[in-house]
Amino acid sequence: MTSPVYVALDTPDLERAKAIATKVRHHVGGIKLGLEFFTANGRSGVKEMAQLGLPIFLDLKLHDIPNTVAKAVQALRDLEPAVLTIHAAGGRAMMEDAKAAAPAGTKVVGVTVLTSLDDDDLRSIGVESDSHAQVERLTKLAREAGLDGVVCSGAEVKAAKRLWPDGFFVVPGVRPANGEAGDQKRVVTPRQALNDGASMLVIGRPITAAADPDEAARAIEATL
Ligand SMILES: O=c1ccn([C@@H]2O[C@H](COP(=O)(O)O)[C@@H](O)[C@H]2O)c(=O)[nH]1
Repeated sequence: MTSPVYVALDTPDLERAKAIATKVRHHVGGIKLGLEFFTANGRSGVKEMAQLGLPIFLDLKLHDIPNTVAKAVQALRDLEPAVLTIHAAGGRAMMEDAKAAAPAGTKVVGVTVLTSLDDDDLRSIGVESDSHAQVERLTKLAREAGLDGVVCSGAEVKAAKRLWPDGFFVVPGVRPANGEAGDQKRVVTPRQALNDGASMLVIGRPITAAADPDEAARAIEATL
């Protein structure tokens, strides 16, 4: 069975990203490249990582007016990522246009509420709903807009799946039992996230910051 774990290679250093991906490749299902990697290495860096032969999740969390996001997605078409993120808070028209601009084989998923935010953080930016209600609201909107799924924390994935039984659910903020949360505020274990309906687990530092990333990925795999 293909692993649901995508390792987040959050580094500006292309050689380091390649080295970690090469070490863990037999214990993960793919690699996730985000803003830190992309702003340093761009499209050519993504193409170089693609040569490793693992599926690529391009986590750029696009968020702008519909025309700008659609043009950005168009510019990424030839990279053919397995998964691409946009912010669901960009609204329905933005999500519709992003999906229309993406290649057929790319799952476009909407980030609902970042896993680094809790209810106090939401209130501080003027969102009166709690994280649970806000994830539910944006999940419904992403579905109506024709996306493939959403990004949410493991604390909400069960509720999101209830609203969208055939949706694709990406869960970051995943930590092995007793793992350090760091800047993540809504955290669950890999097993719990899968039990509750996650389709894909995004795991970064618990693997990449370990003394032996391959062993860390293997240990996580053993809990699934
Ligand atoms: O809500 C979100 C959306 C994306 N992420 C990304 O996932 C990884 C998590 O890394 P860890 O080191 O396992 O905390 C990171 O690349 C984020 O950009 C997220 O954490 N939360």
